Amino acid sequence: MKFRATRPTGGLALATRPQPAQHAAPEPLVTKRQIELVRATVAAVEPCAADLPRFFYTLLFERHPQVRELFPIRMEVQQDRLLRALLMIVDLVDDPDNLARFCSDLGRDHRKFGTVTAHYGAVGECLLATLAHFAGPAWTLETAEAWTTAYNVAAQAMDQAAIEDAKHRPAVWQAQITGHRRRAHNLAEITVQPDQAYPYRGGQFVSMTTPWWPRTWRYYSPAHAARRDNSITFLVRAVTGGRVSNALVRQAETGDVVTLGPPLGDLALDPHSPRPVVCVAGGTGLATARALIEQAVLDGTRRPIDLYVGARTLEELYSLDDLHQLARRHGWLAVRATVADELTTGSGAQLLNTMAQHGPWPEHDAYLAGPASLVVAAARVLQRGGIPLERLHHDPFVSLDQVDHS
Ligand SMILES: NC(=O)C1=CN([C@@H]2O[C@H](COP(=O)(O)OP(=O)(O)OC[C@H]3O[C@@H](n4cnc5c(N)ncnc54)[C@H](O)[C@@H]3O)[C@@H](O)[C@H]2O)C=CC1
Repeated sequence: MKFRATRPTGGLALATRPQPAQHAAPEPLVTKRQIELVRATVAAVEPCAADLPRFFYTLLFERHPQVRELFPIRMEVQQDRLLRALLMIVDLVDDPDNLARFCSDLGRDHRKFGTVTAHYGAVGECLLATLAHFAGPAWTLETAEAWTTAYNVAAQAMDQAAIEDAKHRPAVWQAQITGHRRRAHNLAEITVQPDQAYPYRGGQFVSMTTPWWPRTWRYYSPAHAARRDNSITFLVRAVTGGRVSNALVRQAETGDVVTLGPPLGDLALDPHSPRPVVCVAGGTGLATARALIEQAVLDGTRRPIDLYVGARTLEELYSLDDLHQLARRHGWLAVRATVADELTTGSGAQLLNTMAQHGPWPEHDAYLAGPASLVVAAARVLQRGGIPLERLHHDPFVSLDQVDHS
C-alpha cells in the first residue's frame, strides 16, 4: 500500500474534489511547524501503513466497545477508508478552505453510521495512541500537540456540518426495491423508491447498505437525473468477492428494503461553461455518464458532448437506444460505443482506439466514469489530446497519479 494521498484523492470514496478557493484563503488554523510535524509523522509511520488501521480499530473497540455496533462485521474495506480519509486530511492540512469542505462532506456522510459528537473524542484519542505507537521516537510532546490541533480542526468541521445537516434532511433513507431486472448474467438494473424526497444532481453517487450485509456500505450511481416520482434506478454489477453487489444482483427482490446514505460527489457539468465536453464511460460507469447527460438536458446546457462508451458485451449496451434517441433530438450530443472482445474483456483497446481517432480536444472538459484502469487509461489518451489534468473530472475512486504527465 502506498501511504500517501493525492489531490484529487486516490480512492477515498467520501471525498469531493477540492476546488480552487474563490476568495483570499483564510489563515491555516494549524501552524506551519505543526503541519511539518504532522507530515513528518506520516513519513515515520509509512512503513507500518498496512498494520495501522487494524491496530487503531482494535484499540477503539477495546476502549470504547459501544462504538463497535456502528461498524460492519467485516472490516477490511472500512480499514482502508480510515487510512485514506486520514491521508486526505493530512494532505489538506495547509489548505483551510478545502480541508473544511472535505471534512464537512465527511461529517455529513458520517451521520448515516450513527456518528455523534462524543465519538469524535474517542476516535481522536485512539488515533493519536495509534500514531504514537507506530511513530516510535518520532512521537514527541510537540508532535502530539500538533496532531491534537489538526485532529480537532477536522473533527469540529465534521461535527458542525453533521449538526447543520440534521436540521434539514434525514441521516438515511429507507428505500423499497420496486424493480429488479437482470440485464446480463452479472448485471442488474435495480429501482428503489426512497421513503422521503431524495434530491440529487445527475452525476452524483449514493451509498447503500443492504439487509444481507448490515452496516456494510457500498457506492452506486443512479443511472439518470432525479425523477419527479423520486424513484432511483441503479446499474449494479455483481463483482467477484463483492458481498453487497452479489446480494443485490442475485438475492434482492421487489419488496426488499435497502438503506441509502446522502448523495455524494460533485461530478457535474457546469451549465455556464462554454467548453465542449468529452465524456468516457466504461461498463456500469455508463450510469454516471447518462445521469450527467440527462442533467445537462434538464439544465438546458447546450455544450457539445461527445460520449465514448465501452462495454463487455452488446447486451450490456441495452440502454444505448435511449441515448441515441437523445442524440437525435439534441444536436450537441454524439454517442460512440465499442464492445470489448469477450476474450479480452476489460482490455478496452477498442474504446481507446476509437477515442484516439477523434480529438485533439484542446478546448474540452473531460468527464470519466467506470473502472479505475479505464479512467487512468482514458485520461492518458485525453491528456495526449490536449486536455490538461485540471480539466479531467472523475469521481474520487481513482488517482490520476498514474497518468503519464510527460
Ligand atoms: N462514477 C464512476 O466513476 C463509476 C465507477 N464505477 C466503477 O466501475 C467499475 C465497474 O465497472 P464494470 O462495469 O465492471 O466495467 P468493466 O470491467 O466491464 O469494463 C467496462 C469497459 O470499460 C473499458 N475498460 C475497462 N478497463 C479498461 C482499460 N484498462 N483501458 C481501457 N478501457 C477499459 C472496456 O471497454 C470495458 O469493456 C467498478 O469499479 C465501479 O466502482 C461504476 C459506476 C460509476
